[in-house]
Amino acid sequence: MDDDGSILRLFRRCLEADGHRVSTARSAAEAEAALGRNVFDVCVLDLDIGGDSGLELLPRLREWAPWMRVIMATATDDVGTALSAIRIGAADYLVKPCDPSQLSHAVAQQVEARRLEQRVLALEGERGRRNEIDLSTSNPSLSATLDMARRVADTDATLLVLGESGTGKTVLARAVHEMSPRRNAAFATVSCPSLSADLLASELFGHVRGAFTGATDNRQGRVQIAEGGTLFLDEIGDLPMAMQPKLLRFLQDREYERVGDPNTRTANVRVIAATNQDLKRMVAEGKFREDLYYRLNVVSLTLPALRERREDVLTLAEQILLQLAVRYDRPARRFTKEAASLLSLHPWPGNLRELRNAVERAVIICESDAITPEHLPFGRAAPSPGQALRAGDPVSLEELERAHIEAIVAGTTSLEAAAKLLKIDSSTLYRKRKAFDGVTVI
Ligand SMILES: Nc1ncnc2c1ncn2[C@@H]1O[C@H](COP(=O)(O)OP(=O)(O)OP(=O)(O)O)[C@@H](O)[C@H]1O
Repeated sequence: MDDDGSILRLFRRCLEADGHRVSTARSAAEAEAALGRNVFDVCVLDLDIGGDSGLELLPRLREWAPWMRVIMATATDDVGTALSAIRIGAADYLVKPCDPSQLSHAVAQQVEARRLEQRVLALEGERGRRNEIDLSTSNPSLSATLDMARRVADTDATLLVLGESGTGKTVLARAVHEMSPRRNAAFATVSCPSLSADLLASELFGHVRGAFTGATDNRQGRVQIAEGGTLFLDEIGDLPMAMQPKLLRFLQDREYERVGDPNTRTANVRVIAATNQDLKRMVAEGKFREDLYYRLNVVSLTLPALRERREDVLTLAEQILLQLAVRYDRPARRFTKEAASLLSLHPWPGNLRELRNAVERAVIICESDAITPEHLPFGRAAPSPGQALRAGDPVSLEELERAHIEAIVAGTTSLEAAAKLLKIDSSTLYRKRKAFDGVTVI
């Protein structure tokens, strides 16, 4: 942003030569219009833009695009002004005239800082993600699914991951992202059941200040956080009907508007959706748009229930045991024959989540190197599954809550039904369950 056309041309040439996409503005009004049209990572802002003062404009820029890093350009080496700019939110300053290498360097630094910020956001969301999760399997059908996942990972094809709750849909979606050329950008999750249609639109696409009560600032949506990366739409079967046309348009054209902002934006994201519901049936029942279903279902990856891949149960249990024993610094290193046989026979209605929880509990309570049936929730000395944990048992409130929630989820057909029964909203239920997995959903 500068009112001097020759400076704008010079800066543009220099930055484009470095591979950046550049827009220029000669006034505050032009800047505001440009910010409405595009998402910018960095702004080089002149101290004096015609009638507008760069210093006065800076707080407004911070409001319009809080994520944007602003480099103040000053004509004099005036430390006081530079300090004022930094105090009100500039990330750096340049003294003009500057040579192209100084400009290149300053912008590259801010682009890198922005990339790191995005990465931190992504990693926060992935905290608890088990890097060490091994996707190998001896099950032929899962093996074929994983082969397909590897083949499509480096394309931008929309993926639909299907499978019962706890079969590892989120883990597979992240693995596809990690195998894709988008791995250095964010993997952003949107949990579809967690919000009303209105709030979901803001969560996905962002909003501008004043768009609705409580919208006190401009907020970037998950689509923007995922720019260059992957957008994961979890529990897509719970996407409110009112949101379905908006998502359809986004999938078709990668175009969207922030809530309260008439400007259309485009995004470069790969979309992966997941559900444990029968979308085809939902289409037949009129609960899910058919056109959206076909848009999402470009490639579908179906994960089998754990009971359908019994050949993997022991290997998985042993891997989880070793990881968690190290993490908790506990002595358990193996399962006795009896415990192994119990693990192999258990029906695992909660799939990998239940397996992980069972092994985690065993690792924590086992005092020796071998886990025996007594350490397993469905072992001899433990209460039978029908009784499970009861109020008054000598366990923590958290353990009781977790057991109760998982039992209710196992006995209901959808998360929504479980949430209704538990008298909490679906978003709380969704976040609690992900927190049990050690995953913080951003
Ligand atoms: N291959 C694996 N090895 C070990 N643990 C796994 C594996 N895959 C998934 N898990 C664990 O199982 C739990 C459930 O995984 P995930 O959240 O991916 O399932 P999901 O199908 O997305 O569940 P939901 O439908 O309830 O959201 C997590 O704790 C995850 O770490």
